[in-house]
Amino acid sequence: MTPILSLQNVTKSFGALTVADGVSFDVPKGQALGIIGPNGAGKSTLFNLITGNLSPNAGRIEYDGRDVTKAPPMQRCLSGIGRSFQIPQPFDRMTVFENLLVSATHGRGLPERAVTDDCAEVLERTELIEVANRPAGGLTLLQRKRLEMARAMATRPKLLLLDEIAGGLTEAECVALVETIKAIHAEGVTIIWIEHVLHALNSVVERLLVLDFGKVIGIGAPDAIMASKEVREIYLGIEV
Ligand SMILES: Nc1ncnc2c1ncn2[C@@H]1O[C@H](COP(=O)(O)OP(=O)(O)OP(=O)(O)O)[C@@H](O)[C@H]1O
Repeated sequence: MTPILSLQNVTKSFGALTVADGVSFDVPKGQALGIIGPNGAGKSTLFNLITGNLSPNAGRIEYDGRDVTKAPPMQRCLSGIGRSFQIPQPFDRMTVFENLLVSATHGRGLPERAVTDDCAEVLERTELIEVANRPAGGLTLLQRKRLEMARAMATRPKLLLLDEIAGGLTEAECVALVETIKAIHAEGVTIIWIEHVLHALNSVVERLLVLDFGKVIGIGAPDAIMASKEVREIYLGIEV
């Protein structure tokens, strides 16, 4: 089966600093892949390359069987690549619902009336329906994280990229958020999730990819990856 995403020898440098160094991997449709690695390893850069916010210096990116290496971010979003950002930046003065409408209309290229029902449904699925009419600026951290995910879901992604969505949450909040991510995954959405909260990540993903200095140093089943000496050394000081 054609993978939904395929990176082939993708390389990206900022001056002398190479942050993606010949990165190659495939993601089968419907799979959840976790990406781990130390701060500065190039994880968010990888997302920017997949979404088209950055262009690689070399290599090829295929999405849904097509070469998208040079496709602009908007085109990739319209074709089903959705993402959340590490630091949620909703429109604070708009309501939660209005925030979703902005994502849905821009991310799908549709008028408001065509996305209203869908947005309400996304709010249900992300457990934000009760705060739908509140300004986003007044949300708790968990709700802001949920809104970040909901904004990505409002674009109706086939491939959802989550960037450190669990960071800063209490254990109970983290468990609640993981349940929502599991439900999205169970519906068949392919997920790539960058996360430092490993127990949350490993409770969802089928495969883990380890990035270090822009290089893929391991990819495989979470148990096997976490048992690797090299990975444990890289993660020294981080709870495994
Ligand atoms: N636009 C840019 N210009 C120059 N350097 C950049 C740029 N974006 C990222 N970098 C550098 O590239 C490296 C990788 O950054 P990136 O944000 O991808 O790492 P990360 O693995 O996501 O880290 P973290 O876990 O802290 O979020 C860092 O050294 C960063 O300073």
